[in-house]
Amino acid sequence: MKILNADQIRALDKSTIQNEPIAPINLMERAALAFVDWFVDRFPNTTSTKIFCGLGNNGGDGLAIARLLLERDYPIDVYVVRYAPRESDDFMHNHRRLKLVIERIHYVELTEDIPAIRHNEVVIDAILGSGLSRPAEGIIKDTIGAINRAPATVVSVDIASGLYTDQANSQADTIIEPDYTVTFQLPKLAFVMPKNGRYVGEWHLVDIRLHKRYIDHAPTPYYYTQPKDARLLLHKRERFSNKGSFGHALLLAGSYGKIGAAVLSARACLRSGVGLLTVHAPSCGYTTLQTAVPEAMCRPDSNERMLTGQSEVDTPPPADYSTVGIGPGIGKAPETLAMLRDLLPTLTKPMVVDADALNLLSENRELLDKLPKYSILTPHPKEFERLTQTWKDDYQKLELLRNFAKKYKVVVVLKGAYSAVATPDGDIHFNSTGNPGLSTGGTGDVLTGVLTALLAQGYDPIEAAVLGVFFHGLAGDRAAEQRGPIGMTASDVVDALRWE
Ligand SMILES: NC(=O)C1=CN([C@@H]2O[C@H](COP(=O)(O)OP(=O)(O)OC[C@H]3O[C@@H](n4cnc5c(N)ncnc54)[C@H](O)[C@@H]3O)[C@@H](O)[C@H]2O)[C@H](O)CC1
Ligand SMILES: [K+]
Repeated sequence: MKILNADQIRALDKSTIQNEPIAPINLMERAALAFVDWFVDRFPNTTSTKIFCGLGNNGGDGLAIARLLLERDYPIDVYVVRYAPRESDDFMHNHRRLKLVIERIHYVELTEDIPAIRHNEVVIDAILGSGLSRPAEGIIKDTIGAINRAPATVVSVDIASGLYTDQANSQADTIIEPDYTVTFQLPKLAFVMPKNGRYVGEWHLVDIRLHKRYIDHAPTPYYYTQPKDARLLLHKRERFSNKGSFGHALLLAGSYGKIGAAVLSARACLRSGVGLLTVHAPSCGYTTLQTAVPEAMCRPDSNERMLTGQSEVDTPPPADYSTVGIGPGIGKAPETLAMLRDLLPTLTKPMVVDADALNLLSENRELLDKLPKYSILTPHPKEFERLTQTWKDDYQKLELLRNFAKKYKVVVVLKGAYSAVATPDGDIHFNSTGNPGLSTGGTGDVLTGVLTALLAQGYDPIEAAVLGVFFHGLAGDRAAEQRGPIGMTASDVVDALRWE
C-alpha cells in the first residue's frame, strides 16, 4: 500500500472529483459516511459526543459527521472553532445543512467558549486536517489543549489536528493526542513515525474510493506492508523438493557468554525454511549448539571464546554457502574484526549483517564498501546512529536511511515500531506487524536467522527483508497473545514463526 504526501492527497482528491466524477461536497459526504460507519460500530448512540470543527474541509467533514450522527439519534454538541474570517465552500455548505437539523451550533472564539468535557464523553476532532500549513495557534491551540487535558475518548478525523501529514512538527507544537485516528484511504507518513505515537493513537483506514488510477501511478518512495502484500511474496513449496532446494546457510554467531544468540538465530533460521544450516561458533558453544539445535551442523572455531574464523573442522569456504549471516552475540574482539576483514572480500552474494558485526563496521567504515551489494543490515536505532550520525527527528532519520541504503547499495532494516526497510533504489517499506513485547533480548538474533534463511532459499533481498520483517513481527504478535507482551521471550517468537 502506498503512502502519499499532503500535496499528492490533495491532487488525489481533485483527480477523484474530476475523473469519477463526483462533486466535492459529495466526496466530503462519502468521507463523513465512512467515518460514521466506523464510529457507530464502536460507540452506542447513547454516547454523549462533542464535535469540534475547524473552518476548512476537515471542519466540513465534522459538520457532515454531526448531521449523520444526529440522524442516528446520537446526543451531539457541535463546536465550530472560529479561528479565521474565511470558511471553505464545502464547510459553508455543510454548515447550512446542519443548521436545518440542529437546534444550536456553538461557536468557539474565546477560551471561555471552550466547553467542559466529561470523562464519559467522546470528542470528535475535526478542527484541522491534512491542510495544516502552520502550527496551531490562538483559539485552536487553546481548544486542542483543553481537549488533551479532558478525560474523554478522542477520535481524530483524517489526522490529529496540529500534526503535519508528512513533515516534522517541532517539540513546541500543540497537537491533539487522540485515542483513535480514522483516516481516508491511505495511511499518512506521520502515522509510521515512532515519535508521533501519542499524536496518532490507534489508526484506522476507511475506504472512500479515491481515484485508483491516480494512486497506482503516483510516485512515492514510501510503502506500508499489509498482510496481503507480504503473503504475495511467499514462495510456494514444490511437492517434490529436497533439502538441497532450500539452500545451505552459514551463521557466524556467538561468543563466550553469548552462545544463546547463536542458538536463537540458528533455531529461527531452521524455523524459516532453510534446507541446511551450519553454525560457526566459538568452541565453548559446541555442545550447547549441538544439543539445543541438533538440526544445525556446528563448526567449532579454534578459539574457545570468540570467532576467529579458524577451525580444525574442515568445511567449504563461506563463499560456497547459499548465504552467510553474521552478528548475533559475536562481540567486537580484534580477532573477530580480523575475521570480518578477511571474510568480506571473499563474498559476492548478499549476506545478513547484524548486532556487533554492524558495530564493527561502524568502527571500521572502510569495510562498508566491501559489503556484498544488496546485503541486508539490521540495525536498531542506536546501531544505525553509529553507522551514520544522530538525527533531529524521524524525518531526517528517513533521509539518512535512504541515503545510506543508496550509497552502499544495501537493504537496511531499521528495527523498531513500524520497522522501516530501506532499499538501494531509495524506497522505504514500513512494517505493519509487531508490538512493544518484541523489545526483549534476543528478538534481533531471531530476525537475523529468519532473514538468513530467506536469502538462502533464493528470495530477492528486498523481498526477503519485507517478508522476513513482516512474519517476524507477526510471530511477535502471536507470542504476545500467548504470553502477554511482558512475559514473552525471543524463544516464544521462534516457536510462533509460521509461513503461510
Ligand atoms: N481525500 C481525502 O483525504 C479527503 C479529505 N477531506 C478532508 O479535507 C481535509 C483537508 O482539507 P483542507 O481544507 O485542505 O485542510 P484543513 O481542513 O485542514 O483546513 C485547514 C485550513 O485552515 C488553514 N490552516 C492550516 N493550518 C492552520 C493553522 N495552524 N491554523 C489556522 N488555519 C490553518 C489552511 O489554510 C486550510 O485551508 C482532510 O483532512 C479531510 O478531513 C475531504 O473532506 C474528503 C476527501
Ligand atoms: K482533525
